[in-house]
Amino acid sequence: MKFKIACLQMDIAFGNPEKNYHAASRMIDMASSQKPDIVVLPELWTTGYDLANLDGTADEGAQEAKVFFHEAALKHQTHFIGGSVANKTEAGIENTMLIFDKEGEFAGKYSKLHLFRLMDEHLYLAAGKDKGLFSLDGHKFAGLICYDIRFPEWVRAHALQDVEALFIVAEWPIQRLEHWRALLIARAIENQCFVIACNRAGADPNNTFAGHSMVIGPWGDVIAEGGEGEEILFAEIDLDQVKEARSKIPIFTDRRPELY
Ligand SMILES: O=C(O)CCC(=O)C(=O)O
Repeated sequence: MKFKIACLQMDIAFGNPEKNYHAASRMIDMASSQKPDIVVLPELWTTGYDLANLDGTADEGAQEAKVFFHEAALKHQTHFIGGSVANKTEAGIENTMLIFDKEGEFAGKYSKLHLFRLMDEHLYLAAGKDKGLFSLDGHKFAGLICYDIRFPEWVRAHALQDVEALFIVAEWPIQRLEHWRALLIARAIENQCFVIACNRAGADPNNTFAGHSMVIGPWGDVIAEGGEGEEILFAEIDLDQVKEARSKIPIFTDRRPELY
């Protein structure tokens, strides 16, 4: 099965959800002219990394974002991997990805599991406990958020559940662009699956972000890659390539988990 993907490599206004909702709506309208099957947004796209003010700007139960994606999915008949939003829960503020299918139905959520100390996430955010697995059109996928790609054992746990594509949303800083590219390509090769990674563009008071959203095939081939600025990255993926790669080099059969 083929899917046409649109990654919204947004610039994000710092601590300004209203402005970011307008910007996202405008980009979704633009992307829709190409009739994508799946639209992907970046990490914390409503607030950016304005962590110190999340008490005032976080979305209670992610309700506003849920309504937004429900309506956008119905309007454009497109699946949404809704980046992530600051989600006020009983456990604290989580960094939560929402997935909506093209009928406007809630299809899953994932709250970031590994908090990134270098950007003070552990001081302001609560770590999630979700698995992040979901299905769209009968295919199994997983959601990951930014720093998660440094944990190959977490990604492998998804691959062992027959996931065919990993959707990664991020606010990855420019100074580690080469880590971003290398880690994404490695995760695709070692798990023999597609990697669809949507990063933000632009800067906030503390960081400049890398852009370079990427769509990578199960052989590690870079199908599409963005530049540094705001843009919409389009790519088509063919999930049949996952079966081909896994049957040609059967690493899932050849693993020796009893020894490691
Ligand atoms: O791991 C990195 O270098 C960047 C991670 C990051 O920016 C994040 O998780 O928000």
